[in-house]
Amino acid sequence: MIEFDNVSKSFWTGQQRKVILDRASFRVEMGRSLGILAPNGTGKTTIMNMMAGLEKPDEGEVRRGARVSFPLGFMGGVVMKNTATENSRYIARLYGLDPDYVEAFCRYICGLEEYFDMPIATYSQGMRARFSFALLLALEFDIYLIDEGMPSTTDAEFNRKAGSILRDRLKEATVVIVSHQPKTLEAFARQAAVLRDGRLHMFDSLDEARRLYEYDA
Ligand SMILES: Nc1ncnc2c1ncn2[C@@H]1O[C@H](COP(=O)(O)OP(=O)(O)OP(=O)(O)O)[C@@H](O)[C@H]1O
Repeated sequence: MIEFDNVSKSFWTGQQRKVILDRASFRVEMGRSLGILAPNGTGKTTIMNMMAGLEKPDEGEVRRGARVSFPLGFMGGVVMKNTATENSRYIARLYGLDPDYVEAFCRYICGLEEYFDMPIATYSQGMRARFSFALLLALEFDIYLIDEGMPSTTDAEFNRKAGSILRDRLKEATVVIVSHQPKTLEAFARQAAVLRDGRLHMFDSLDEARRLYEYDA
């Protein structure tokens, strides 16, 4: 599970205080995938980063009782001057996994051909998204954090391969997915929430959350 206990987070922009969460408490239970609806710019990425432990709350506590992934698309753990081969093998070791397996898995999923042995810095945005997604799938997590659905790659072959592995994985894992569009959450959410005025309003179904979200809009 992931538990937010009285969590507050805000940013000072130089002119105003931008409140993301104001003493928010909620839990993500194992087996109950959560979809969070929030308009753009209201704090979806910040909440994901706090779930992953990449950002700290100003006050309160975030507790994790499971293996929580980094947010899908996060590139912070990747060294840009190194190749995908080097990065995948290094990250495999950090997670205590077989480097040969993680490298072979990523190589197959990414379809980057000779670029797999070139520095990540030479990749396009789409190629980076493919590599980051492949890494996420190569590692084993109990809870997967997904920002705005599947990464936007135009590579149909990649989407087919990665999508089918992700769907299989998600049958067993729990997902937290954030989006400004209710439709993106449909395939995953067993419960849903709306981020509004620094609070996360939890609902048992996406339909209920959608009603509040669309009423607000
Ligand atoms: N380090 C920071 N310093 C100041 N303001 C920040 C910082 N990080 C985020 N913000 C602001 O906090 C708000 C929420 O940011 P966040 O990226 O979490 O939103 P989001 O809902 O994921 O946005 P989007 O949907 O556009 O990606 C934005 O107004 C953003 O400018």
